[in-house]
Amino acid sequence: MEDIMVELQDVIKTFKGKTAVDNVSFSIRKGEVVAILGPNGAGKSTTIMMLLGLLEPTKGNVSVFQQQPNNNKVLERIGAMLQEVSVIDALKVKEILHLFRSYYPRPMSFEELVSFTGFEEGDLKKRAEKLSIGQKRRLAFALALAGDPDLLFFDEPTVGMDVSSRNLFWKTIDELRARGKTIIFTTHYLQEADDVAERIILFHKGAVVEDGTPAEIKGRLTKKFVSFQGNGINREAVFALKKLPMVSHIIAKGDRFILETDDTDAVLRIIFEKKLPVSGIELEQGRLEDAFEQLTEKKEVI
Ligand SMILES: Nc1ncnc2c1ncn2[C@@H]1O[C@H](COP(=O)(O)OP(=O)(O)OP(=O)(O)O)[C@@H](O)[C@H]1O
Repeated sequence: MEDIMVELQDVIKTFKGKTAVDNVSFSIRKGEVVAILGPNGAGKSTTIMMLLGLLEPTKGNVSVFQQQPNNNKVLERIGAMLQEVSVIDALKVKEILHLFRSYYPRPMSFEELVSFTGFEEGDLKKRAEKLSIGQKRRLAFALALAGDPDLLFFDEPTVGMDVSSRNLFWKTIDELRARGKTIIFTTHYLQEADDVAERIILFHKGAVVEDGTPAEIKGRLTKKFVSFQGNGINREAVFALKKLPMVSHIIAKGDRFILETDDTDAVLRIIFEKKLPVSGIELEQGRLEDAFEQLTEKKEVI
């Protein structure tokens, strides 16, 4: 289809016999803002490196704009900001921006790039080596935009940013989205994915374990929870709760018990009817964190 920007079909990537990406297929359409999530080592960076043409898949097919990713015509239309930010220290910011613009056939205007970085006139005259870490990241962001790309990749873009820089970053992303750009990012801050992404692709052990809107993922995966402090509660009472038909299991976390259930009202009724000696009752439902944990983390299940 015309508007498919990125496509992976049955992609496998192994490193010396170890599988990093295990039979992954998905496609991303023009204008989507997609978060790629997953614990460390899940295969996110390897997947992005294949999309950028920096790694070859061991098996399967990766295409960007329906072409091989490592082709110049494709690379001209992609911007990326990866975790390692390195810029040419000896040049002034202004010179670096001009240099990067010169690499592309239809660059973004210099003024526009500067406005996206939020740099002041004085910053433009600084040598890159004199920039703070935060300013280097802003410069790297501008360099990702230099070619006025159709497709943007950001790997953990907000790591190390303070709250106001983070807000500014997402505001800018919103502007880019409004211009019809396709944006793919990874993050360990699930709240960001929930707030910003229209779609989440969740990786675990090299495979895609979920793919949908944040609301769909929360709705599909997140059970509801009743949790309480149970200092005075005895083991028999816990086992009795565990046997209830609406309770799927009970987790002990520190001094709290967390009951997973599809009917929080019924659980509360039972706690009160049986006058169980619990305190600090909390109800939780629909958090992306829970969906993420259910799919990717092990907890002590009793
Ligand atoms: N160049 C490489 N050589 C050998 N193994 C690698 C290489 N790159 C990645 N791996 C392994 O592949 C697996 C997936 O790694 P990858 O970096 O893609 O995960 P990730 O989801 O991006 O993790 P993180 O959130 O830590 O960046 C890991 O087990 C990693 O050790």
